Amino acid sequence: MNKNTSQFPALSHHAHKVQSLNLNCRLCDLKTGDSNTMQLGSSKPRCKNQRVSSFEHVKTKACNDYNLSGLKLLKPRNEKSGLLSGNPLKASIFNGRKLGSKRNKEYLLKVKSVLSADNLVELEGNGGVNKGGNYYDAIVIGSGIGGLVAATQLAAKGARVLVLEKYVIPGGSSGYYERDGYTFDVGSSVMFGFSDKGNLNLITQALAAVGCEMEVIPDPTTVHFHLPSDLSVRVHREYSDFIAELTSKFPHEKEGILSFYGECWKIFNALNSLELKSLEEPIYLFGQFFQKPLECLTLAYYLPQNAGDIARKYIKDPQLLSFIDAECFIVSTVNALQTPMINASMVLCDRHFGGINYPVGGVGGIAKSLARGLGDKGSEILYKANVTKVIIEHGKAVGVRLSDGREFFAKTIISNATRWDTFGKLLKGEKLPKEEENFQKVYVKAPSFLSIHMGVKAEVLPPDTDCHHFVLEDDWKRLEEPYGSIFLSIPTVLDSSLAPEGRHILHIFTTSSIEDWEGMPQKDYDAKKELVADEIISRLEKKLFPGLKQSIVFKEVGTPKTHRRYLARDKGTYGPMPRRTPKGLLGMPFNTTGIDGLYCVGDSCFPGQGVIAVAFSGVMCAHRVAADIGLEKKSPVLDTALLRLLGWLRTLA
Ligand SMILES: NC(=O)c1ccc[n+]([C@@H]2O[C@H](COP(=O)([O-])OP(=O)(O)OC[C@H]3O[C@@H](n4cnc5c(N)ncnc54)[C@H](O)[C@@H]3O)[C@@H](O)[C@H]2O)c1
Ligand SMILES: CC(C)=CCC/C(C)=C/C=C/C(C)=C/C=C/C(C)=C/C=C/C=C(C)/C=C/C=C(C)/C=C/C=C(\C)CCC=C(C)C
Repeated sequence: MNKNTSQFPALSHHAHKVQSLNLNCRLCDLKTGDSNTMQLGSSKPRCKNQRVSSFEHVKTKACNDYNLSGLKLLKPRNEKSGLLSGNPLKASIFNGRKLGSKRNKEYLLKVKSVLSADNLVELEGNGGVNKGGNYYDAIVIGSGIGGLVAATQLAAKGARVLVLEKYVIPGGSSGYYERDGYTFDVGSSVMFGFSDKGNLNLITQALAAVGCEMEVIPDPTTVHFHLPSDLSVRVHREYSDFIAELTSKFPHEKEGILSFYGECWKIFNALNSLELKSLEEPIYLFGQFFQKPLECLTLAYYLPQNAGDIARKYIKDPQLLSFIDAECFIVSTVNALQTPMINASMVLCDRHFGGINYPVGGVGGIAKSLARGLGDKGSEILYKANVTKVIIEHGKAVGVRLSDGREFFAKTIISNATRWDTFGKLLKGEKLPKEEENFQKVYVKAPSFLSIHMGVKAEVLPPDTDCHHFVLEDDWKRLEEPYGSIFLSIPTVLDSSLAPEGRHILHIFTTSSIEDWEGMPQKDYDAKKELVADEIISRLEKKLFPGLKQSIVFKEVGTPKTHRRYLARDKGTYGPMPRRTPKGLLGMPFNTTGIDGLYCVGDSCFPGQGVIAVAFSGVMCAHRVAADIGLEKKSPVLDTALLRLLGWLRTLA
């Protein structure tokens, strides 16, 4: 495919150091909001007094042991819907001021400049090449959010880290690209773990660890479901509003709804009470068991369980169970019976606890901030650095080789490539460790996505349009089928600076397998892209936005091949998916591997797919690596015992 017409364009190749990546927050006063008055049985959001009303400005407090100065929540453009009728750009409210005001324009320009291709931290040449020595404490292969969080956490602990990224900007599937005045998120735009409170706001904490902050816009509705039999459910930010809406559709299941989501809160509260570090590090793990025994036992109890089984304990209505399937499908690309209960609880509660917040200027700003923070801590990131081999000496990973022949060495190597890519490509010729064989028995690659990035005339969207939509029109059986369900994000509903005046961005995606797109001449491939995209757009036109086709002013279609090429993910996969019904999270490997000195991070590690999930994987990985290189406490005897125990537990999955 021609790089310049692809969705992941080759950006400016001019090597520039970032001059200033100032995602600074202008803080304002903390305002605690009205608490949730909904009765949740025994399981309510624990930090009731921390709940904030959705659209107030928030000043974050210091959080855990990070010097977290915080996120700032800005007003969406319309408190009810996020969208204004009339002239949306001029009339929009931004941080209590008119969007068109001079100060705001300057501010938005400043934020946008963060995403400018000219500002890339791009090192080339042979800086840092170091044959034979332990120059770096860690080399991280790939700068997805998993890799960047591992790298920045290590750098914050005092390690010297080198990140090697194949592409020209950081972020992987959480990157961005710019076209014709639009700033598109490569992946989807729903950010969990990006709030100002609790212990699970791992993205906020990761940024804070390297001194970065971002301004965010609270999303009033996580997702608007449009489902068979005209079932329409909005997942409101306020938990009580969501429960009221869902029970109004299923009044006979009110008890069941409260019990299922109540059980999710029990798990979320247990998770949110822990300090999150490596579950492979015994001193920390036993310490947590000692300090929070009930919470740890709760989590241990739910570790092998799936959301669908728990939903079936309380809910009988098949349509409501299908709705829970759709809720889980967003999290795991599989139905509720195959979705680990811990993962489901994390997502189904965080959206009401911390809420979904969109970073001003686009999702790409998160990775750019982390990359800059990494540099500020004295570590490095190198772009256009395609790692083709992990160098093993005497059974230990000691370095990496790039496609251009350069070699880099470090005490530890962390791969943010998927486990399939790491062991199938970067360690080709090495015997596949037993643990990886087991992983591949339990997990397969989830399909990839077909994605359509569009610019449309603003008038085509009704005034009350939400930012995120999930569409499955007629038949629940199509939920998990390729092209069955449609995801749609309209981030300009929250941040109009992402598109030219009078335009909105529509990012549409649907599951698709690479096999559908291989082995055909370029002409047929291009024609097929147009055809499939046209069908998806027609469905949205019929279901949501009459006149959509006529309103399109920009369109680019990416296929699983695009994902494979630009994200370096085998078959363009979205992540791992259980081969059969899994035992919750039990079979999911953590960060250590069967090869001494080699660690994995990202979505083929515990707890799986999702930005917040890979951020947690990064935090865990950094802690385990830090212990192994002497930056954190470690007990070799306990290590051996725990790693054996965990290895054995995984064989039960
Ligand atoms: N919530 C959302 O809406 C959303 C949006 C985007 C992404 N995501 C999630 O992000 C997750 C993926 O994050 P991740 O951190 O695991 O990985 P990633 O795929 O996002 O990033 C991996 C990075 O490694 C680089 N890379 C791979 N192989 C390389 C090699 N050999 N040499 C150099 N660089 C190499 C890639 O170019 C890429 O930048 C997915 O599971 C997805 O769920 C979610
Ligand atoms: C070790 C042992 C054995 C035991 C012990 C016990 C314990 C202590 C345990 C613990 C545990 C823990 C801590 C855990 C944790 C976990 C976590 C954090 C998890 C998380 C998760 C998350 C997730 C999964 C997420 C996901 C997300 C996603 C995927 C998202 C997506 C989105 C999208 C796609 C969007 C949509 C859109 C539209 C609709 C448009």
